[in-house]
Amino acid sequence: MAERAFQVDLRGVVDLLSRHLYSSPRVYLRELLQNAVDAITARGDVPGLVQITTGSGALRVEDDGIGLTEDEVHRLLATIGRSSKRDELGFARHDFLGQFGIGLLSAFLVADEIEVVTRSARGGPAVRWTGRSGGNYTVEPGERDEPGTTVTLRSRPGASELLERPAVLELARAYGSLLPVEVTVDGELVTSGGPPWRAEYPDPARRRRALETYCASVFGFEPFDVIDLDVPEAGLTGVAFVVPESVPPGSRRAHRVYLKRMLLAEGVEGLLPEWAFFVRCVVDAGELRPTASREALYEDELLEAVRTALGERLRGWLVELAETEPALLRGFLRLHQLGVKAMAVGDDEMLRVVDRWLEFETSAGPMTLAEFRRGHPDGRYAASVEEFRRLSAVAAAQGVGLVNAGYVHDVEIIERLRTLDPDSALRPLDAAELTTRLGAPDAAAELALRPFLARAQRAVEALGCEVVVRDFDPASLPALYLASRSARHQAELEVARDASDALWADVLGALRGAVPADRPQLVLNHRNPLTRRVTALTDDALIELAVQGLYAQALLLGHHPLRPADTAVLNRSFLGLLEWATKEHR
Ligand SMILES: Nc1ncnc2c1ncn2[C@@H]1O[C@H](COP(=O)(O)OP(=O)(O)OP(=O)(O)O)[C@@H](O)[C@H]1O
Repeated sequence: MAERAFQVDLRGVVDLLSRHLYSSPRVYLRELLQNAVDAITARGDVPGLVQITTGSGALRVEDDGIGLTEDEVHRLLATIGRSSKRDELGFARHDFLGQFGIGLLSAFLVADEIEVVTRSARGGPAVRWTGRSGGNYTVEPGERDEPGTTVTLRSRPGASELLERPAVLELARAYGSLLPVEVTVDGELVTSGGPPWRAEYPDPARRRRALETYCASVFGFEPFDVIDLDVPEAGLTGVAFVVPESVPPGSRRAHRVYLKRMLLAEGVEGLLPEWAFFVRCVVDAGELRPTASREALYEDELLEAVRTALGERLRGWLVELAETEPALLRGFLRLHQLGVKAMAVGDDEMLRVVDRWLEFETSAGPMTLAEFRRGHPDGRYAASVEEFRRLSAVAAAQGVGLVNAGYVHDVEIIERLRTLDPDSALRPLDAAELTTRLGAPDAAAELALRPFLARAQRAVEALGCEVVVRDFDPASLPALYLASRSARHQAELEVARDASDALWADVLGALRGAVPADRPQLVLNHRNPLTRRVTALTDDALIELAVQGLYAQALLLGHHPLRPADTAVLNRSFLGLLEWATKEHR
């Protein structure tokens, strides 16, 4: 049986590349540039010049690189998947940008015909190779005096714009501006002498200014700070620019990545750990690998190591900032606290930064957790913003320090702080426990209050709460509604039951019985002048209205959920009191 060779349908392959590998035909120029730079690298002993010329529907890319002999032309240009840039074992050779042996095909995305005139620096005559997208090629003698290669593309119908000067200039600048060889488009230089973070500057201040300007030109913002990056094992250098405004965590943070000084893409993901959303980076890496489309980084162990190293670097920057420029750190934390908090949840060092530098809202004013814990060894935290608002004044007046831990990650952070500092741990506040701290009125007053208390209790009995009278600060607060954790849970169940259908109502009803009933309390403040007047009332009907009014107001003030019965009481007491107030005008 005769062995047969595979046939390749070139049109099919080009179609595959254009539709499924490359995101845009614009990559053609990158591939040509890359080949020219590799040829110069292979030749070695020339300064290297790539001249791109546009005009009359054609594009020429000329390099003074190594060139090809006729034999190489057959072997390399006309064989898809063959590359001179791999060693005998097929590994990509380190100095070259290309490795796959398919790049030249991308020229068929914009041209039906590729012409290559080349002369090898190793000797032999010049050769002209013409390849057509239909799958045929011709080789004939070419004219060329110096070693090097000229690739000419004639535009394919509909693709002419991509071969014209404005597009070519833009593409050459985008992909090639950092390349280590000179690149010109119609005589105009597009290379800028390498990465700006590696350039020489007269002093650090000027370097900093240059990098800030660079950031503004590529990302469109003035950075909050500039962080140098260096990961030797990946041959990576670059800069991270700290974004000067807060960014929602989890938002896509794309970085500008160069591989061997050729732009890989402007929107590369996966370079940094998830949490590092407060920076945008520009990096150049010699050792990281591209995917075959050269539009993303290949996910391998090295990339993983780079991510870890860059994460470390950013963390180190933060810790250093804390030690050397606390004012700047505070500014940073105000902008990016969500991200920093997210880091602190999984990282002790970040936890310390948060503890020492991030200000929390507390009953004693804004301060850091470390400061708060020093002043309040028996401090508590409120797990929701509402609870904090509701209770911070009362708690503070009773000498209980309260921290607002109602935002994302706060509770986790405070709980984790226990592991750092078990002696001064903050505990969650249980509102019911607060009543025990509120002072009772003196014995005589208490005795005098008994008849009132009995009536007041009747007024709210149906609402399931217990009335107590206490004497506490702030005096401006007439009444306080305190629900213990379990009582709060009950209330939520009830709201859910009222809003659900019969089956669920039964289930929730059964659940209700399973939880110990710990009645919420309506605490009337004897120190408040209005409340004191209410306790002195004698008219039964008026007492009922007034106590229900205080009950409803305490619920509203504390942002407690209102059940239908509560809403009814709110309406009834308000209208009833209004009635009383306007009685004389009847
Ligand atoms: N300007 C050039 N000068 C010298 N040789 C070239 C030039 N352009 C292409 N070649 C030769 O043609 C081969 C195939 O090029 P092609 O662009 O298809 O693949 P590659 O550069 O090897 O890999 P990749 O697919 O990753 O770009 C190259 O390996 C190189 O030997």
